[in-house]
Amino acid sequence: MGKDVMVALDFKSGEEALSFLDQFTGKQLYVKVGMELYYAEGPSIIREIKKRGHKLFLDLKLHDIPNTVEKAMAVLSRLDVDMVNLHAAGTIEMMKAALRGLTREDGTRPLLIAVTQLTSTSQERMQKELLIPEELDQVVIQYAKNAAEAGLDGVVCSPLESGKIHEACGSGFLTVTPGVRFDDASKGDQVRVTTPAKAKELGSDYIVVGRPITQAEDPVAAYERCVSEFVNA
Ligand SMILES: O=c1ccn([C@@H]2O[C@H](COP(=O)(O)O)[C@@H](O)[C@H]2O)c(=O)[nH]1
Repeated sequence: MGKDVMVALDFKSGEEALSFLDQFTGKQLYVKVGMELYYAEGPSIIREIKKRGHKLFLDLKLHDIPNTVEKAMAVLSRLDVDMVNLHAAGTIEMMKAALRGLTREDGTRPLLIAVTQLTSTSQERMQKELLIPEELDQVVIQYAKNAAEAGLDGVVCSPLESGKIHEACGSGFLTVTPGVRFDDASKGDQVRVTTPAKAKELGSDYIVVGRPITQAEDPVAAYERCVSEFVNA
C-alpha cells in the first residue's frame, strides 16, 4: 500500500467542506470525515464526497460494549467508505465484534483501524489522569498488538510511534498518523507531533493533516507541501 496524505475535513457543514474541496480541481484526495461534519450532515456528505471521486476515512472512533459496536459497524458497512475506526481501549473482544459487524455478506469490508492513544495525550496526563502507569510508547504498542490480534488492519498513532509499531506488528500493519505539523507551525492541542518529512522517515503509512491545510492561506499549496515532503521525497 502506497503512502498518502489524508486531509481532515473538520468543518461544521457540508457546504463548507465541499467548497473547500472545490479548490482542488482535478485532484482525487484521501479525505477524513470526523464527528463534527458527520454529525452535522450524516450519510449524505459521504455520498457527496464519494461522488466526486475522493477516498474517504470515516473517523467516528467507536467505543462501546461489543454488541453495540458490532451493530453500529454493520450500519457503517452500508456506506461506501474506505476506512473506519474505533478505540483500541474497548478491548480485543470489542474489536473482533466490530470486524464481524463491518464485514458484508459478500466478504468485503472497509479497512478497520484502532486508535491507540490520542495524539493530544501526553505521557504525563495519561499516567496522572487516566491512571495508566506504563510508558506511553509501551501502551501504544500493546494496543497495536491487541488490534493486530483482533484481525484489524492497523492503528491510529503518532508518527513518532510508527517505527516501533511496524517492528511489533509487521510492516503491512497500517499506521495512520495525525499529529503532523510543519516546522514553523503551532501545535494547537496536539502533543505528540512531527513534520511530514519526519513522519516519512519514521515509516508512517498515512499522515492525517487538518488545520495546517484547512486553515492555511493557500490550502492547495499546503497540501502539495505535505505531498512533496511525505509522498514524493
Ligand atoms: O489520535 C488522534 C486521532 C484522530 N485525530 C484527528 O486527526 C485530525 C488532526 O487534525 P489537525 O488539525 O491536523 O490537528 C483531527 O480531525 C482529529 O480529530 C487526531 O488528531 N489524533
